[in-house]
Amino acid sequence: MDSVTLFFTGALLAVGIYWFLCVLGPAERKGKRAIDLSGGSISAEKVQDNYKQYWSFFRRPKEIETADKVPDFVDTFYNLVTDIYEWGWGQSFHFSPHIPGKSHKDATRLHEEMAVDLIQVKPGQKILDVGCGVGGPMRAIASHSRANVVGITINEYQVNRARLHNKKAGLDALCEVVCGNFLQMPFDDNTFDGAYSIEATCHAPKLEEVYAEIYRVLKPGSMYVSYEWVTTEKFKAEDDEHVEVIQGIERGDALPGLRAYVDIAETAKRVGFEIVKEKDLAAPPAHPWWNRLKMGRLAYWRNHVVVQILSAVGVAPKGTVDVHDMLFKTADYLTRGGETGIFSPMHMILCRKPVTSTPKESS
Ligand SMILES: C=C(CC[C@@H](C)[C@H]1CC[C@H]2C3=CC[C@H]4[C@H](C)[C@@H](O)CC[C@]4(C)[C@H]3CC[C@]12C)C(C)C
Ligand SMILES: C[S@@+](CC[C@H](N)C(=O)[O-])C[C@H]1O[C@@H](n2cnc3c(N)ncnc32)[C@H](O)[C@@H]1O
Repeated sequence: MDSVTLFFTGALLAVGIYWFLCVLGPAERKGKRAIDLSGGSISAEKVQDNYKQYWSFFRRPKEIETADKVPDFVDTFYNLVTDIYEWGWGQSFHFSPHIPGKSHKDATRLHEEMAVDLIQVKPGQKILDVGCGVGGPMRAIASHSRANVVGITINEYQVNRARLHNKKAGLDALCEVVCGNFLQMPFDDNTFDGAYSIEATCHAPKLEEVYAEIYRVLKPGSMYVSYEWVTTEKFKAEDDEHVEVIQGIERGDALPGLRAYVDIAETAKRVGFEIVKEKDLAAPPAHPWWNRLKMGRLAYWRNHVVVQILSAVGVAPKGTVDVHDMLFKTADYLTRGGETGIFSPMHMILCRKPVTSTPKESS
């Protein structure tokens, strides 16, 4: 090859790599930059070990069922995935039904605003975001309702990210973030005028425990809405493919065990709530929530190459490739869960704490 051909081949290759890594952009343009991917509060050299530790929980399923170990296991998971989620998805860590003609961003915001509209809060009232992530929903809800939102998350890294985003958005006067366990919240009884949880209580080892805590901190007469992850009536425990998909979702999303949709209202009633409304927001005529995951496949494959390069040159911590690979596979299980209709991430339940009554005895 003469030097001119060599020069042009090299230049073409360089432009190709630049286009692939930089111009094509992340799956979600507003996310974090790839070069900033970290292991959350875990130091770079410990990311790989923590990933192995995370997987080892699934080799000992009994431990996942041990309630007191679950918050630590969930905390490790969010140290590993938070940056990748922000980079490739955005600041709201949940799904929403596809809305024809609307962007993912708008569909996400509308799904969040629906939650606060359902609990009917007034400007200036104080509401609780149970499992707030880095605060995407909290900011949308505070802007829409002008209520004061207090978010709680088990993951300290997320607390710092959420506070940073709140400040940047000029919403830090309305949004507060607390690091803590939603199974034992650091709030007095009867504190909040409303509460919501978006795809977060699925991490609780026993749903009853988190619902009882939410019930305790709500003022009598106020409302709570939750978007729950559930198996639907289409799930058949004797179908091997169904079981494979559900276990794939549990492993890739730090879940101690997915619940059946029928258990949600039963649990809410058991802790003392009145059920105002219950609806699977994923059911037709809603458009598929998993469209976004499916459409992103090419970008995720590209992300995988980016992560491999960054990890090889020491910019991203070792172990990031494993975590990304796990998420890549999880996206496929989630899509299959949606397509078969055996899984919903948005089984909505709207409850009220009665004006006069005491919590029911837990069984
Ligand atoms: C409610 C929960 C999280 C739900 C979703 C926000 C996340 C579930 C699976 C995640 C992702 C899968 C594939 C990733 C992709 C390979 C990567 O390149 C970019 C990020 C992903 C798209 C990532 C983004 C967040 C999810 C969609 C659970 C945990 C209860
Ligand atoms: C999938 S994220 C959803 C975050 C947020 N609701 C959103 O939609 O962007 C689940 C959240 O629940 C939080 N979480 C899980 N278990 C928790 C626990 N025991 N106590 C407090 N937060 C918890 C996680 O830290 C994370 O912030």
